[in-house]
Amino acid sequence: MKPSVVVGAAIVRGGLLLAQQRAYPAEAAGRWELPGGRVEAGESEPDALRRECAEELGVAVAVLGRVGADVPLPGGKVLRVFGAALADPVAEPRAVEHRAVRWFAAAELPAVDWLPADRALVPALLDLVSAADSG
Ligand SMILES: Nc1nc2c([nH]c(=O)n2[C@H]2C[C@H](O)[C@@H](COP(=O)(O)OP(=O)(O)OP(=O)(O)O)O2)c(=O)[nH]1
Repeated sequence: MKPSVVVGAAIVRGGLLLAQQRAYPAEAAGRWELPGGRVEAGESEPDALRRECAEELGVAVAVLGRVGADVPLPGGKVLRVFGAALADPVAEPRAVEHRAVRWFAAAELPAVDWLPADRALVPALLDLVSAADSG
């Protein structure tokens, strides 16, 4: 059986990466992750990402290419991350379901208290943000 996929969005603007801080469950509360969530039956991965960003952040995004490799999650799921851009470049994402959202500079990414799966993606996220910075 194919593993079920949790999609994550690496949204970059002006050389900064957007992350969100979980409010629950207790063991994840206060830790940071990328916007996203489970792909539902019959939904494409980009559709799931657009839906989750609208639900969680109140913004529309354009989905770009893959970032990093799949990261295994507990329960046989995988975390699959895509680059993304705000459809409206001056929109302000807000924490609808989360404790907070924040834009991080590349230099801050290693010290963020990421969920374990997201921690594995920090090198790929650094590459992405640095490339955006110099371009
Ligand atoms: N969205 C998201 N989930 C992540 C990341 N890293 C990570 O380990 N996860 C885990 C946390 C959750 O166990 C699972 C995603 O579930 P979720 O609660 O965000 O997604 P969902 O909207 O489909 O869930 P549900 O509450 O509707 O059941 O993946 C990440 O960067 N983004």
